[in-house]
Amino acid sequence: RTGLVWRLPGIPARPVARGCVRGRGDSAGKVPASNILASAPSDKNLDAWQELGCRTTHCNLEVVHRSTLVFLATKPHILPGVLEEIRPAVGPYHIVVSLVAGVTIQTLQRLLPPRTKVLRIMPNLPCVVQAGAMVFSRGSNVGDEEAALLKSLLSSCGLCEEVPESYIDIHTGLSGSGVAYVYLFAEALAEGAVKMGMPGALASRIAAQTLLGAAKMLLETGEHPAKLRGDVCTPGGTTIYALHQLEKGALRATVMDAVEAATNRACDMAKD
Ligand SMILES: NC(=O)C1=CN([C@@H]2O[C@H](COP(=O)(O)OP(=O)(O)OC[C@H]3O[C@@H](n4cnc5c(N)ncnc54)[C@H](O)[C@@H]3O)[C@@H](O)[C@H]2O)C=CC1
Ligand SMILES: O=C(O)[C@@H]1CCC=N1
Repeated sequence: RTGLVWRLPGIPARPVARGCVRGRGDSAGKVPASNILASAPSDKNLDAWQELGCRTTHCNLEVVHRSTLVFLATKPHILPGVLEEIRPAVGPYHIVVSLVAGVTIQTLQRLLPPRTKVLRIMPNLPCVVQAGAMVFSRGSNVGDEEAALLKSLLSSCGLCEEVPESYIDIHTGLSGSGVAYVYLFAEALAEGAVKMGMPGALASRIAAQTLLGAAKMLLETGEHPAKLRGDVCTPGGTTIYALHQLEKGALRATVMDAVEAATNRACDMAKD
């Protein structure tokens, strides 16, 4: 519906908004930018929203007054103060969507009026290129209609699945934060090539295309990664020599540890 308004600034909110906005060249989004109202305390954080064609304000309450759908995307420790500020303006017709890591639906429901419709999503940065991976969970006042609305809106940002809330922190460790691990891997791939004599810009482009192609094949073939990895390993060839080095460096265990650490951190943030 028109009059859709988003509250929120910040890097992760912008990708989600970008992925949803209609009529920006390659964008298949559903929301006219002029229907989005973003608020942040300083102009610095609003410039990018204005570039997207969205309206902006410094007043969180203005957004809530003029909106149906309200996205919360502050840092976790800021959120309780913002909820206290907007609480008097939140009614049963609002749909409040939090993408704040580590803050549970129970906490959001406790800090908002009793009948508030609350959903929690965990997006990731590639929403900006409409290749995001998102999960969401709904609070007790949310019906199928609101869940379907959110899913339909976000589907232009990439994969979007409804999951039990206990998966949201795991998704944060796997994918919300996981994007950063992949960038680190891309950087390391390119640096290896630079070490061997390839120019950096070319190495970076090839590293990115290698990740993209590998991910596309995983999704399109539905094969287990171990099967595709095996397909690349010519007996006695180059790949198995490289994999041996990666196993000696405990890449697999290290990545598992990383997912575990980020998931645990998301759980702990709920207690901060
Ligand atoms: N960075 C990422 O890839 C992802 C981040 N998240 C979540 O998104 C949230 C924001 O993270 P980042 O964007 O990385 O941080 P950020 O610092 O870039 O964004 C936070 C935004 O909150 C705004 N803000 C501060 N005080 C405010 C207030 N009183 N009222 C309204 N807005 C206020 C700031 O202006 C800033 O634009 C966090 O809760 C994080 O857990 C979730 C998924 C992915
Ligand atoms: O680092 C963080 O806490 C946020 C949540 C997922 C990605 N960035």
